[in-house]
Amino acid sequence: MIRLENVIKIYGEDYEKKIALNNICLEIKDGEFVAVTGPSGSGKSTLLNIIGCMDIPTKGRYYLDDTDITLKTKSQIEDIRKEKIGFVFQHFALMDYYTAYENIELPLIIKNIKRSERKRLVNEQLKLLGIEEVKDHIPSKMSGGQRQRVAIARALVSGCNILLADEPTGALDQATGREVMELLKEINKRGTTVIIVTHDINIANQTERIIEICDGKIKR
Ligand SMILES: Nc1ncnc2c1ncn2[C@@H]1O[C@H](COP(=O)(O)OP(=O)(O)OP(=O)(O)O)[C@@H](O)[C@H]1O
Repeated sequence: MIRLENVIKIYGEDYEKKIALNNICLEIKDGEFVAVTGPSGSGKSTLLNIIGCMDIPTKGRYYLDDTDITLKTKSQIEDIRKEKIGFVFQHFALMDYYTAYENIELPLIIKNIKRSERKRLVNEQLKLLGIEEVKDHIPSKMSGGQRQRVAIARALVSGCNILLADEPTGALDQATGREVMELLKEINKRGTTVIIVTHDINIANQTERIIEICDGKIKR
């Protein structure tokens, strides 16, 4: 469960001060599929970064599964993030010279998982996401949809229960974007909480709940 209580995020100081989030109160239950929408600069990415433990509020509380993240040290927050949260980005953020298999394996190497277990987990993701045939390809030899699938597999391989995706269909054509949304729906049905940021109302409408932000405040 994700709970934000009166979260304020301010960037910069004095006359350069920018209030990116202005008193956000929000609850997202386990297993929800949510879209965060709003105009450019409204605070969507800032909100996603706080939910994803990439950043902390300037004021207010953020509870993740009843843990008050705002009371934790940087390294404790990093551990929580690695355990619970997976990220997917608009431009995939894959390693150019690594194969699909190696890209997906990377978070497991960082976590010191032994080779045989890594193999099992990576193969499981390759199968679940339907990308076994590109496992030995580098990203430049894959389609956009395949790259995004690899990125999703990499985000999920460590067993996170929250998937955060910043404009996951933004770099894809409409048909491939639809496929990726179907995939995210499937992942959500398997029990993962999925939160996406999108400008595209057609994409947002495919989720269960839309959170609209404007000027750092929740509109609905
Ligand atoms: N690191 C930063 N330093 C200073 N200001 C920032 C920083 N990051 C974001 N901002 C400002 O905070 C506000 C919210 O930014 P944010 O990136 O969260 O919006 P967004 O809704 O995700 O925008 P977009 O849709 O264009 O990505 C904007 O005014 C932005 O300029």
